[in-house]
Amino acid sequence: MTTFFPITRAAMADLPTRFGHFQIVVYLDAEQKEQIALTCGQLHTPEPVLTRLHSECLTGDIFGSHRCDCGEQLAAALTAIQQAGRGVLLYLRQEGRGIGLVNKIRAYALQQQGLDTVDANRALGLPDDMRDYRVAAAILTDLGIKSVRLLTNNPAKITGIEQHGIAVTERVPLQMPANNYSAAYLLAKQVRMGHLLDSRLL
Ligand SMILES: Nc1nc2c(ncn2[C@@H]2O[C@H](COP(=O)(O)OP(=O)(O)OP(=O)(O)O)[C@@H](O)[C@H]2O)c(=O)[nH]1
Ligand SMILES: [Zn+2]
Repeated sequence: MTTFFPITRAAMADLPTRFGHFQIVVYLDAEQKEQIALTCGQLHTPEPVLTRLHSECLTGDIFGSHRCDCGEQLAAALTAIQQAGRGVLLYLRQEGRGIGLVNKIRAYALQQQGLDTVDANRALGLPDDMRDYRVAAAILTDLGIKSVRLLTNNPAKITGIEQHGIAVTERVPLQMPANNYSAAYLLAKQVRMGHLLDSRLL
């Protein structure tokens, strides 16, 4: 059963991009946050849909930060969806694993002093990860999607979306090679948060 979570489909248009042609659908959630779906191809047919749940990361997605893999994952996911000719990317407003930009940058400052990504959140009195995937499940349901092939390395995303009624038929890995700035962060995600990362790329 899909959990009921109120969303409103607010606007929709074609969106040609450097990755290819998408449709953009903007939803408003219960807090009036703008949640975004980029869709490609026919989604109502029964085959599982190639899907990316992308958590907002201003620093990685917009500024090309090397501290994390988000910007590269965003580009790789949009490319994979275009190559498949059918899929969806949800751009979820969950900056900083849900703690917001101010707290994420405070956590970065603590990481500069040697804490890892988990301990930095805890030092700020915050949970390791504040995200839930109710809004994602509600949007997928609105788009007619019941089952997905999920582009992720994060097992919590799989259980998170399944809890709210969306079947995950396959995990499609989305791992970017580490760089000098992101290596410790990615290792902490593997060791402390259980992310399914191939150690050869760390
Ligand atoms: N609190 C906190 N959030 C971070 C940090 N680095 C990146 N983020 C946020 O983490 C989110 C990305 O989550 P990740 O855990 O890196 O990856 P994921 O999206 O859960 O998993 P994948 O699907 O495998 O990419 C984005 O919202 C980023 O803004 C950090 O050091 N601290
Ligand atoms: Zn990031």
